[in-house]
Amino acid sequence: MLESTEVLTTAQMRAIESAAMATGQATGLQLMERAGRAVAGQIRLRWPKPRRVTVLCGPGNNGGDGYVVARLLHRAGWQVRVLGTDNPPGPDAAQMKRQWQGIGRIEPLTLAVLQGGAEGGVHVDAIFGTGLTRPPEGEVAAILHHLGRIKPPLVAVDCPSGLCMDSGALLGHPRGGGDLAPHANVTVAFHRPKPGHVIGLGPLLCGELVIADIGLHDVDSAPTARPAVIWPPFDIPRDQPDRPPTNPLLKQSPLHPHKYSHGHALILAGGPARGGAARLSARAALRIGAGLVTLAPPAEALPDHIGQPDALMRRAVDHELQETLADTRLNAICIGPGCGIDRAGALLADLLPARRATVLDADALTALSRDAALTAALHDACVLTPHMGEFARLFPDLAERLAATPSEGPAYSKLDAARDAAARCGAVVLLKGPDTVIAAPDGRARIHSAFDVPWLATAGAGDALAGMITGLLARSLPPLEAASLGTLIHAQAARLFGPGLIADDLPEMIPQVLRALQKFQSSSSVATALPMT
Ligand SMILES: NC(=O)C1=CN([C@@H]2O[C@H](COP(=O)(O)OP(=O)(O)OC[C@H]3O[C@@H](n4cnc5c(N)ncnc54)[C@H](OP(=O)(O)O)[C@@H]3O)[C@@H](O)[C@H]2O)[C@@H](O)CC1
Ligand SMILES: Nc1ncnc2c1ncn2[C@@H]1O[C@H](COP(=O)(O)OP(=O)(O)O)[C@@H](O)[C@H]1O
Ligand SMILES: [K+]
Repeated sequence: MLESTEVLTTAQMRAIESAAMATGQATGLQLMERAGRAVAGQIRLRWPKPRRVTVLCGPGNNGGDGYVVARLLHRAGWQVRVLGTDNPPGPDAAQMKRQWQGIGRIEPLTLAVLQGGAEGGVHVDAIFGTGLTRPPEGEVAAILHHLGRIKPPLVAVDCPSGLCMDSGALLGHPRGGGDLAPHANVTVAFHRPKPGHVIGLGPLLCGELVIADIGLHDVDSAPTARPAVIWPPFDIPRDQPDRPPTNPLLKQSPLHPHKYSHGHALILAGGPARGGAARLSARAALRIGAGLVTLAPPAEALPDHIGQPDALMRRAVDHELQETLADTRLNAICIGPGCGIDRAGALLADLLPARRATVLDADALTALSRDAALTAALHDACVLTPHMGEFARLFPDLAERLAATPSEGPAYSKLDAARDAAARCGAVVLLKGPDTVIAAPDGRARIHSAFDVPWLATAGAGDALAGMITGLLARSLPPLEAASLGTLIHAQAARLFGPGLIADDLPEMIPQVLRALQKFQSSSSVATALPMT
């Protein structure tokens, strides 16, 4: 279970470790002993009966953790084989290595030696951790390739070796190409998840992620630059079954709440026979709690939208929006789903100067990418929701950096790309995928992991998400919060529905998700304290 929700870069983690050591909270040796003990403990939890284990130790402190694991498993009756490098390690790892050498021998860390030993048993990957700076090569690369091929039960110390913990990229491999890398059954990381555990290939290669407490909590206040926050899947915590329902969607407005105090969302739709996407957005905005939702196609497409839901209002909007926007109660706009690129461009020219809270999706993003003046008119109440293809059209240089084969660590990450894009355009950027990253222009960022719901990748799911975020903006949530909560509710709706989901099901699942959200104490508890199941 993930209890911590801040995601720290490796540099931030090192700063915290250094502060702990400098202030005398813990020595490096103590931290290493705790790290090794956490890994050995997780191994014994999974394999309670002692068996054979091969511990692969690298040249740095990750290897030092490995020597601790070897010692503790030996003490617990396991049959331990250790392979290690000759390089002189740092003082803490050297001390742990010596302690192991008092117990058993260290064989060379080569593929021939590994293959020459008895087959089977658990393997512990303690070759490289946060100190990985360049692609593994030579014997280590051969060993990693071998582990990827034979797929033994594998426990990774801090991360599977070769994975860049800042980006989730495999150094030296084309992005996304992780088929031959070792896949851990479980990864035991320390203190906090790192971006590479939750984005890119990380979730695929890490297996189950366990974050072990190594006693660094007291120095959390060490100066670090804006850690990102992870929004994992949520469940009702078993130890807090009946928290009062105070989530922001259930809060009544003061004194005399009425539909206008829950906002009025405008969903701009496209021409004839293209209305399905916008209707999905509108339905999602209604279900998530916007007080009123108006669907606005051009007059010629208005007849397409008769029928359910009756709660949805319709009005024609042709080429200009100024008259419509004169109604200041329209406080959240969705533009893009099924809109048509030319229509989206024309409407954005009116819409953006009005500085209303606005979700820009699909065709609106393509229109933006074709018109620099529109991009320049973006503002901090805008939420852009690109998938990677749309992102590449909007920010080609950032997408190119993100797609390049990483040759050194820390590699450029999806988190970096979303942050850079948000800073550049001055709006919230939500970069979609199983690892959705949401960034604000000021550097705040959220990662939402939905690797467990691949069936969410279905036509129209993005339109429903745009509608949910628009509905939350109508409810006056700030853009980053609306984007984050919308993403969370969207994935949870898919999770509750299960495989077989089509986009039309997403709005219908919202009430069930909202009922579960009632159990959480406040919006901030939703943001920062959700356990990963
Ligand atoms: N700090 C702490 O308090 C705690 C840290 N802990 C543990 O320490 C880990 C971080 O340790 P670390 O910084 O020593 O880095 P690590 O990942 O062992 O590798 C560095 C070594 O590998 C080398 N190297 C790198 N890439 C290479 C390549 N491609 N091919 C070959 N060599 C390569 C690099 O050499 P260099 O780049 O200097 O030439 C250096 O020698 C962390 O993940 C956690 O497990 C825990 O004990 C908790 C307390
Ligand atoms: N493999 C995946 N696992 C979980 N969610 C995914 C995956 N791929 C995409 N998604 C999510 O599915 C939705 C798809 O949106 P989008 O690409 O805009 O589709 P569409 O344009 O068909 O509506 C996004 O919310 C995205 O984050
Ligand atoms: K490792």
